Amino acid sequence: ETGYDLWLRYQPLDASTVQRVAPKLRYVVADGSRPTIRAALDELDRGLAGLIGSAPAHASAVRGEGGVVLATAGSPLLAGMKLPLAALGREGFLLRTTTIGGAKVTLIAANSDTGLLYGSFRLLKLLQLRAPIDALDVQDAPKLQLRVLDHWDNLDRYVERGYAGQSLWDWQKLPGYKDPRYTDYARANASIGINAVVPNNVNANADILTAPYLQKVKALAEVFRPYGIRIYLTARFSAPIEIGGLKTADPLDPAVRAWWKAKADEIYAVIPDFGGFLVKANSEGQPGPSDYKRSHADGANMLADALAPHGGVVMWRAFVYSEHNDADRHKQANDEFVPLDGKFRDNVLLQVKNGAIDFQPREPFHPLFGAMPKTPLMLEVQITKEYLGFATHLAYLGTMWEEVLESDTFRPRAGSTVAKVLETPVAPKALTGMAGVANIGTDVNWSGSQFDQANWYAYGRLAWDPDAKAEDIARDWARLTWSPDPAVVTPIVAMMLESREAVVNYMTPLGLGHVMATGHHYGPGPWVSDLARPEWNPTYYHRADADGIGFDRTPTGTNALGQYAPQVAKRWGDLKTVPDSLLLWFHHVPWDYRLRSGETLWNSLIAHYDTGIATVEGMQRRWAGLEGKVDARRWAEVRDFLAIQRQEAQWWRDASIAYWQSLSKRPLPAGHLAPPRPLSYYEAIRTPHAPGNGK
Ligand SMILES: CO[C@H]1[C@H](O)[C@@H](O)[C@H](O)O[C@@H]1C(=O)O
Repeated sequence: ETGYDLWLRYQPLDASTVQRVAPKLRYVVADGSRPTIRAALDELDRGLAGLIGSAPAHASAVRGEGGVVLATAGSPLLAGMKLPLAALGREGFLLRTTTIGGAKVTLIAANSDTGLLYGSFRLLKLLQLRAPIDALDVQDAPKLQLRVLDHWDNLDRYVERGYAGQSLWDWQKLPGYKDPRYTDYARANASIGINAVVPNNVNANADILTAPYLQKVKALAEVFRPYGIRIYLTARFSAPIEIGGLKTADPLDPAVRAWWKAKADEIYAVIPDFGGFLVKANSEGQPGPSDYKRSHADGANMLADALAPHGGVVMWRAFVYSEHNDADRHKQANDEFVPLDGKFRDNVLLQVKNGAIDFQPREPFHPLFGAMPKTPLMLEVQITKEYLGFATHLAYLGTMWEEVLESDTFRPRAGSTVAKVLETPVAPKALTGMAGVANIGTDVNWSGSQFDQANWYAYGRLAWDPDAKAEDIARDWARLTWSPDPAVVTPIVAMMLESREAVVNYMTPLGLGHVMATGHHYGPGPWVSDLARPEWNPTYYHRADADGIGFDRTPTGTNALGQYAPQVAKRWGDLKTVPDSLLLWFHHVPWDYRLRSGETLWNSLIAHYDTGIATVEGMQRRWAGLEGKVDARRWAEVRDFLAIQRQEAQWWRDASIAYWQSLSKRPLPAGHLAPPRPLSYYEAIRTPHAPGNGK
């Protein structure tokens, strides 16, 4: 077992389960001449062969008991049946035990072939979970329209912030060779409802938009299409100059506008169902409309106008910050975008990270959510763990994303959680969506570690249903991926649920953020770095000195809090009500400040680091108890990674404490055993074994 099959392992069911389900899965009625239905049939064949030991027969009509029937609205197979298909939308499905032509069958019905594919994956999942299938009545539909996986893959196959090998996309062999792995990738995505893929980096290379590359992209689109997945590309804003020979990329220049229109026409001639563009502009050195003193709306709308005749969309990222702005970096996105609310074309979505800084182990939700009622906002989360220990540290992100999705923006009213903001279209036909930055590469296990597969899985599940529960998702994943045995599932789910808080505790307790070493962001580095830009220095974020620690974002400081709804600003702005977990994010307090528990900040800080390590040790113990209960190869890999994590949690604690202590001059609380090595040691070693994945 290498983990290649992800959660689609289709391991043989036990004999009594096979006896129970096999008679209901003898044959499939479906029109296999349609590519997406063909994909569904292939999956049912593969899945049932694995689960019950034999692939079903293929039939064109119901012929007695034991059929699985795939039918879209209007099919004669559904004649006379009253089905609530209208409520399912384009991609939803219904999975129901019913009678057709006098025979009891399992019906999968939908308004589109993609819905049938999703329903087929659901049936296979229920079988994998050993759920009863004799009285099925499932109805499901995604709550968001665009469920996107963003790859930060460069064309030379280097993956920015990727910890799972090289990019999957072998541009050199495309379009001639379509690696079968692309199909497995599409299957995995479809099984969790992902319907959009951006294969290339937001730090973009304009070459992807040239004719030879479009042929390669077309080849990928052909693999993805049957799986209900559309391809999008990042658009480098300066492409008209770089590959178009123009002198400017000014979005209001007629020649530039004509160039993008022609480019869009060219793309659609090659890829008729092309999805559109994703753009990072005027951020971290990327070109953009501000280069020409134009607004983000001017830039986004120009591209939107080029795509609109073809039905394409623009996903314009709100992750902007520049060295020319002295404001708190926390405030920059709202400062730039809120005034533009209502100024974007209908086919533009604004893609907003979960927090205002950058994918930290814990951040408060981004203040843009709820602040732009006329603009479709997508949530962007980072599946790859740039700031949470790359692929070696076990951190299940489902709980982190759930925390953000459940946050109440109070806009327009109490109960308007981030999930609700995402799910509620800003106008009747407005777009909705979510994006995740992929953690996938050429590693045999796809994600660099067994447990990071869970983050890909959880992302898909939450993009389908932002109100889903992280614990339910973890349980499903553990059962599908490891074993249905509760003696395995219970400890694995427990590990997953405690894992993210462990990382917060040993890296960024009490609302600290961005104290990772600069560049690669792997290990600790709260001290001054050599990077020129202030906001690339961890000291910018923690503001620790002899007197205290934390970033004052209240009205006495930068008042970033003023960008939230008054209810949120009040709660987080008041030391009496701000949760400890966000204390130092919003407040600068003295080292001897008393938390509500009565403990001093200093002592509590130390305790959080210790708790983080203790949790990792607990995870090691739980894992040790699973030896022999899961396959040996994957078990050993996880054991070794946990050992690395344990060691590095201590490294984080000791380096952090050494640095804070050099400022606070406070003694370690009684009972804290190992005193850290001196700060100079940690500064000198930096990050000894982090891959070179900096800027
Ligand atoms: C793609 O660039 C990334 C950059 O590597 C990363 O450190 C930061 O998280 O965010 C940037 C972004 O989201 O654009």
